[in-house]
Amino acid sequence: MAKDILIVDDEADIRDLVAGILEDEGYNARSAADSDAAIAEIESRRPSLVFLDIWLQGSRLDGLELLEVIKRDHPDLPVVMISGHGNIETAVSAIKSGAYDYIEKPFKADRLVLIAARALETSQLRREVKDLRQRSGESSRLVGHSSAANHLRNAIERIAPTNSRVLISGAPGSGKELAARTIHALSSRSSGPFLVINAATITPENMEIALFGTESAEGRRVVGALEEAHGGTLFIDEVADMPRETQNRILRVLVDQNFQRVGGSARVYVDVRIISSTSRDLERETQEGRFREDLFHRLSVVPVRVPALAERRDDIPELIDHFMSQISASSGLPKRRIGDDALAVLQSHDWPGNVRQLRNNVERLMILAGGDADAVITAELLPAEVGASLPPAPGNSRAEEMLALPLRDAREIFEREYLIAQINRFGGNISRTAEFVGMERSALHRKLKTLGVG
Ligand SMILES: Nc1ncnc2c1ncn2[C@@H]1O[C@H](COP(=O)(O)OP(=O)(O)OP(=O)(O)O)[C@@H](O)[C@H]1O
Repeated sequence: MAKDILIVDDEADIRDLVAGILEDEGYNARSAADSDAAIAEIESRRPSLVFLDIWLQGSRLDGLELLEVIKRDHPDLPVVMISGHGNIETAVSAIKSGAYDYIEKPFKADRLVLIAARALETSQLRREVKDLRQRSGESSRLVGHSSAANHLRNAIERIAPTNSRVLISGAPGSGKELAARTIHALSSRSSGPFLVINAATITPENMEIALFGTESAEGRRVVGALEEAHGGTLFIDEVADMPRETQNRILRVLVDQNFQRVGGSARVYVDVRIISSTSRDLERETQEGRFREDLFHRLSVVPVRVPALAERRDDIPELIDHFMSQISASSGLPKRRIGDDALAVLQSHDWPGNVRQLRNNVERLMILAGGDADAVITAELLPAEVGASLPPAPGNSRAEEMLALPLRDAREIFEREYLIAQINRFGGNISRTAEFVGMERSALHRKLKTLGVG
């Protein structure tokens, strides 16, 4: 997609000239004549780069003041100052205030194009580094203050410094890897590496090479994950999928604290903490003979269970806000306000794909919500499968079925489904449900009994 560049200059000739040159290079150019128009353009959609005139005649803020506002609100947005002859000193001080570079009038087209390309490249690299850091856990954190989330956080804080092996269980997408990264980050190994090996995606033939590395007769070596994780943590994701043969070898590593590379004879001694995860019931896998029992006991010195999102619906608003900030920082899409109706639907949904599915939905909503940053996201924007847990309402197909029923039966169906959805949304808390639906607690209890709920 073409990069979007904003040109801010009070002189129409300069705006047109710069826009023309950049458009010839395949960029999209927008322009603004003063600071307020520039701020409005940036808020409507964050550009990839801004060219900003230092003086800005007749504008509420001059170029330097506007630079300050842009850097305050969008610290990662690169700004190149356009300076007139004789105000180079000001341009230099703009760089001290965070501008990427400056270009002096009159300028040549190729110089302008070169500066734009460099500024965009630098900013993309910065974003990639930030993204990588985020993914590697430096800035990701366990969000949520529900009792289930607090319980998990406390467990992690207690376990992290102990150096014990940990087995993390939980449904797909519930945050097992994040829990493992957090344990690593809070441990004395935090400055060492954190390596992930996914037993579900590596073929059995490649598993041993991936873990132990290889050594050829001529002594050529390929380092495996265990060796690379020396001094740090190795996270074995979906450990139940590990082939039986590899289970045997891993067990020996845990007993002997050393191993041989595939095809090699030298013993490699490593100091690695192993954290593994499973979305299956590993104890059952063991009982049914698919997983070595002794390995299970060695890996599961400390078991940790990550709750499904449906067990911590109270965290949904905080998680949505967290993901919006994260996605906004990496994509430039503005954060949005979620309407009460949409939030109610999001909190009542069962989320079989857990936190990952919620994050994907937040990203989708931010994309679909369109250009107006103030527009509130309403329930209609949610995909059909997220709304499917809601009680029937006029206008959908279940409403047609309801039309075939007498009012009393239809009302009973509606009341039952409505109340079940609300109770789920408030994590089974009857007092909070009663408060929200506007009933006395005792009346709600009676109602639920008559409807056969509970
Ligand atoms: N409590 C939380 N706070 C913030 N983000 C979270 C939380 N839990 C999960 N996430 C985010 O949800 C996504 C899925 O989490 P993660 O990859 O850790 O799940 P997983 O259980 O390891 O998934 P899988 O079973 O597919 O391996 C990630 O983007 C992660 O950062």
